[in-house]
Order: sequence, then C-alpha cells, then structure tokens
Amino acid sequence: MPRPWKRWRPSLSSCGNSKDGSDKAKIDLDEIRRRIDALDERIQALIAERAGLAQAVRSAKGEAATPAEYYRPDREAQVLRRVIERNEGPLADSVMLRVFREIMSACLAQQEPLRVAYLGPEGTFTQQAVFAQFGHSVSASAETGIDEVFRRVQGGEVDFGVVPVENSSQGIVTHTLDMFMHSDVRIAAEVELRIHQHLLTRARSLDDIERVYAHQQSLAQCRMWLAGHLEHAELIAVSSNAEAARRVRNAPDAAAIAGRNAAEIYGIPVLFANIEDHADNTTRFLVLGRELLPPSGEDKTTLMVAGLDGPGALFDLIEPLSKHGVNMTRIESRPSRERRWDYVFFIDVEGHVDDPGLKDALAEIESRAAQVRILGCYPRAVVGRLPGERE
Ligand SMILES: O=C(O)C(=O)C[C@]1(C(=O)O)C=C[C@@H](O)C=C1
Repeated sequence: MPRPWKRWRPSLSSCGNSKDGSDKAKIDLDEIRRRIDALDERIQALIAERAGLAQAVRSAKGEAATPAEYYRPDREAQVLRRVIERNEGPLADSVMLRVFREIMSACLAQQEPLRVAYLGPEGTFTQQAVFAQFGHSVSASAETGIDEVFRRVQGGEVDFGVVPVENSSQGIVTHTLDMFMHSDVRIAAEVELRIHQHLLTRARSLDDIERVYAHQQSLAQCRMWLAGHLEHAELIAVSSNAEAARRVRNAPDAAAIAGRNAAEIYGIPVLFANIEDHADNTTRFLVLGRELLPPSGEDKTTLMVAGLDGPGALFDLIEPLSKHGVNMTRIESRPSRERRWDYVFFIDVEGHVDDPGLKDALAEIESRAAQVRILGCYPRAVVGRLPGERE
C-alpha cells in the first residue's frame, strides 16, 4: 500500500514568480540561492559534527575492535529505517537512503576504509550491491569466483564479502549455498537490488548485431525480449556480464547484456534499456562476515541443518518452528554429497536467535538433527525493496 505522502512545498514567502518582469525573477533567484548557500553551510557543519560523533563511537569501541564491532549493519539498518519513517518528500525514499548511506560510509571510513571482496569483475551487479550496502567509501576488491570471496573472508584477508544468493525469476545460486557446507563464514547482512538489464553495443541498429554475450542468468532473464528482437543473433554465455561488456567494447557487430555501471566502466552505449522480461526482476545478495550480530529489531536468521534421517525428516525440522510461532520464509535443500540421497537444509526464519521462540525451536531442532549451524542473524534488507516507495 503506498504511503500517503505529505505534499512538500518550499516556504519561500518572499519568492514570487516572474510575472513582474525579469528583474523580479532575478532577485528571486538570488534570494533562493542565498538560502541554498546558507542551508549548505549548516548541512556541512552538521555532517562534520556527525563525523566527529562517529569518531567518538569508534574510540569508545576501543583500539582492538573487530570489523564486526566497528561496522554494524544492525545499527545502520536502524538509522536507515528511521530515515524512511521521517521522509516526507519531495525526495524518494531510495534517494534519501542513498544520501544517508554515503554519509555513514564516509563516517565509518574516517580511520581506514572497510575491505570488501565481491564476485567480480568490476561492473557486475554484485559490485553494485557492495556500494548499495556499504556506500562508496569502502575498498572493494573484485574476485574471480564465489569460492574466492568465501576464502578471503574466512582467512581474514578482507573484512566482509558480497555474493549473489538468489534471483526472483531464476531462483537460487546453488554454489553460494554449497559453500556454507565447507566454510565457517557467517551472514552479516542481505542486500536486495532491482536488476535492470540493458543491451550495450556500438551497433547502430539491431540488424547489425550478430552475437550477444551475457552471463547465462542474464540471457535467461531476457529470453523473451531476445526472441522478439534478436532472433537472428547467436547467444553466447560468458562468465559475467562485465566480461560480456569487455568483449564487445570494440566489436560493432556484437552486443552485451549488462547493467548500467558496466556500460559506464567499458564506455559502451546503451541501445535498449530495461530489456528484462519481468519488471520486478530482483537479486538478493549476502554480505559475508565472521561473527554473529546482535538484533536490529527487524531481523532474519538463516540456519543450516544436516543429518535428519528418515521419512519424518522435514516434519522434524518444521514442527518445532511452527510450535514456537516462528515464521519460516524459505527452505532450500541441497545434496550433502556425503551420502546418496542425503540432504542439507537451508532455512530462513523471521527473528533473531536471541528471541525466546526461536531459541526454544532451535533447541528442539538441535535434539533431532546431527548438525545445526546458525549461518547468521541479520537485519532485513532496507535498501532495495521498500514498501510504498516512490521511484
Ligand atoms: O553506531 C555505531 O556503532 C557507529 O559506528 C556509527 C555508525 C554511523 O555513522 O551511524 C558508523 C558505522 C557503523 O556501521 C554504524 C553506525
């Protein structure tokens, strides 16, 4: 349900329109700019004051604080939720969020920027997710594979990692789930991104395009558009959309499907924008860390459960959740690869492990399964999917 937005009007009692002639319009413009300058001065002073307070928070956390203590997605989610609650326009929630996201990012990076590894190369949607979650004041490094991101987080070479986990039309990224079976990393946050696919090419028209490069997932997300517009072209799956863009940057008879930041990085014109078949095409990413976080007030918990045997296995898992009033939002099963027909379950539930209901349900599941791991308790995504948000 869209929120009833309060109408926003500037309080410019002294500023009429230009009915009285151009001199009056000029005076009004000068007056408005003076007021903008005065506001900018106050905003800048307030941002500097905020940065000072963030520095004080950092000192209070102590020299020996770990990345999970100085980067706090739970606290950031609370700050951003309040930004949305307070917003009365005229800027959209997503725009206000972006502004505050960057302020917090800059405040956090005062001493040294966070090191974040992501599934590269540069120009992927995962890089976009990094900036959506951490702002631009991070030191982001592109990795060649999902395993590499897990490895670098686990080994402490970076503070956090970002990998895709599911797409609204293509389903789960199984490789990401499987990595949790062999790693101790935790989930520190989730990011949801609306994915817009564009056709990048130096060709002047669709008729000149003989080949289309893209990641398999992007080809699948644009299947109907491609069938309708580029039926004659050969479709070639490559390791990432950024790689697709790299391949076509000097090839006027080829096109790539990728996001806008790949178009900017590789300097390729967008011939057609938003060619995804489903308008609400969304990808969810996980932020990987090494520690469990305290509650933010609106959290999700991901569990990995292994070693449930027999015909009642799934019931054994779900029954304690329902008995203790815990809402399960997703369940995925993956072959354990240890024994034939043996499965590991990945379960998302609402709430935090500190909540009494979830604590009790977990204790019961633990008594029935050979292995239960809490992969993470993390704030529900704030950036990306906003109910009632104005674009
Ligand atoms: O509240 C904190 O713990 C802070 O470090 C301050 C602050 C902020 O700028 O608001 C900065 C970084 C954290 O990720 C969360 C919040």
